[in-house]
Amino acid sequence: MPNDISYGKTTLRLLAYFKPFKFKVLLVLLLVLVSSAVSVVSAAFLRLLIDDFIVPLIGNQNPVFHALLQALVILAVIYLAGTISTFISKRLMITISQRIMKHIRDELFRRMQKLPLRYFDRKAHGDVMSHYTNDVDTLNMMLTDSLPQILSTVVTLIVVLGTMLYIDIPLTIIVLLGAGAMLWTTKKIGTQATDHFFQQQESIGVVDGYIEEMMHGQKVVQVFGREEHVTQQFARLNDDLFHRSATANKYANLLMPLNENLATLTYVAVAIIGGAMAISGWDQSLTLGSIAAFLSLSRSFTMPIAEISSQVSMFVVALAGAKRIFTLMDEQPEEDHGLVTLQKNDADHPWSWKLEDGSLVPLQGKIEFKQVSFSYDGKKQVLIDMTLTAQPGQKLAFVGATGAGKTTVTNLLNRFYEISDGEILYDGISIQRIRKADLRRSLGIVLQDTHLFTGTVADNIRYGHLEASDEQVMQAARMSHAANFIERLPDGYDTRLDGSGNGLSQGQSQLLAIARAAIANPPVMILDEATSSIDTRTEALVQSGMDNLMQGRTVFVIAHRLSTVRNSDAILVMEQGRITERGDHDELIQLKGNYYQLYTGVFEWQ
Ligand SMILES: Nc1ncnc2c1ncn2[C@@H]1O[C@H](COP(=O)(O)OP(=O)(O)OP(=O)(O)O)[C@@H](O)[C@H]1O
Repeated sequence: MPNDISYGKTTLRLLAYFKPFKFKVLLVLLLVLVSSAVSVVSAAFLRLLIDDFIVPLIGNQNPVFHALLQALVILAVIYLAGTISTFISKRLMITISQRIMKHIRDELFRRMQKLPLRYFDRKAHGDVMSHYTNDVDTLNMMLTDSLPQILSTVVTLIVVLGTMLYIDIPLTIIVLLGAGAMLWTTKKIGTQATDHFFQQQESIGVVDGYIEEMMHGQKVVQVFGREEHVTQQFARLNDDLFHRSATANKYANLLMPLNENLATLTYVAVAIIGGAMAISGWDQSLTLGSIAAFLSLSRSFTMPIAEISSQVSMFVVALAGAKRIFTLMDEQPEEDHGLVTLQKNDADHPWSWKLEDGSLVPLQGKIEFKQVSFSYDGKKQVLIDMTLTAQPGQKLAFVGATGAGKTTVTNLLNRFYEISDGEILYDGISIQRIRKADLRRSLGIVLQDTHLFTGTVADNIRYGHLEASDEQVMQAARMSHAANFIERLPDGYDTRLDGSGNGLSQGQSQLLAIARAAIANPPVMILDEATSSIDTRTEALVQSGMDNLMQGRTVFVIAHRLSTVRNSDAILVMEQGRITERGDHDELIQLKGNYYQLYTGVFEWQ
């Protein structure tokens, strides 16, 4: 069992979510009190019923049942009041807990959107997902089932204990001894169960992660004919989960019958000892009615303990889940101290920067890197002392071997990661001073991984500019050469795409991604050319779409096609985090260095 969970703190934080429902919670408490009181009152009434109504009737030649009937009706009304209170309090608790779960999921997602990419680098996606599924689920169960039950148990125990003490102290001590034995058993077996429940949660995470990974890689699995292999691997993980949850539930299920038996033993002990005390005359106040009432009370005292004992483990596991959820919520969000914002103007000068002092500077699109160094993990330097300038409207092509640092350059420009040394300037303004959302709005990106979202084709294009009109959407599609294929789709712009954009070819997805970037109309573009080969006709279309997109903008392109490279104003050859050669195509050919070798060797840089 992880010891680092501060249960007290986590519980307090969880309780804070009840604040908006304080009146409802008060009502629940009141209703719980009523149902607990009903069990006590009905037990006391039992005593009255036996001692004052039933016993006097025994042996009576002409019994009159009228008063007895009246008493029975009152008892029925008391029971009904208890049942209705329990019903309403459960309904209320379900509504409250469902609202709290929704609130937690919303908050979790909102905070996740603010996390830096760095967070997702070190966390498996399945792991993050499990916060929304496993952890929220166990918490849900705890809030809906366990918490109300524990609440009502505590209230019942206090009320019942008071009444038992009032009726008879020696018999109360016997019941307390029985309850003590039950608590001891719960602690012993419960600790074992909790350990196994933790392991079960871990296994669920592993199985979920595996399913997610295999679904993602289904194509690769089939291409390599590894279906049997992954099925076996899954069976092993699933087997592990089965054993862990079977053991956990075995312990948890053992608790309930054990405690029920202890409760029955206590009941029998109270009956025998109480009877003996009454018959021997040792305790004059013990009437037949008060023994019956006491027996009923002892049941009301021990049964809830037996019932909640099997839930103690779930409770602890849910608290651990809550702790994990809170840890994710407390992750340091992306920092942003930028005060310079972006402002949209008229058609001639569409953008300008609004500086800290409120003055406006027209956006030009000049980008400078000054002695920039960077490392993802603080150990391995990925970029070293990098200096470059892109004048407004210039196209810069980055080429170089895989892992040279080309994508990293664009990641830094976007401020997906912060640089450790040097400075990046946008129109002479350090990008640290620019508000992140505005910086990113001014940079259009077309990545290799096009990632289309669930929705219509038009929705996906409009993702770049949510307020765009239908005409603007179509214009962007025409400009990027996507219009042709879209118009041939069964529902045209209204054709629905599923989450991964399946149903479209790679080339078509790329054309849509270009249209999506085009509609945003940003002054600076970052393009990561696709390396995957598409048919030559589509490739020509994609290329032409890209060319249209590049018109009149400053462009950083991670180039894999010779035509792109040749059309660039400057080519930067990267090698292990450094720019080793720079110039235009002819200059670099003359240099007879790396570029020359790449050019004369292959025409595509991977
Ligand atoms: N998120 C990350 N966390 C840690 N290291 C990373 C991360 N992303 C990239 N790297 C490392 O940084 C180096 C540069 O990667 P980068 O993606 O910039 O190369 P690249 O030139 O774009 O390669 P490719 O052409 O294959 O896309 C590589 O050694 C890579 O292992």
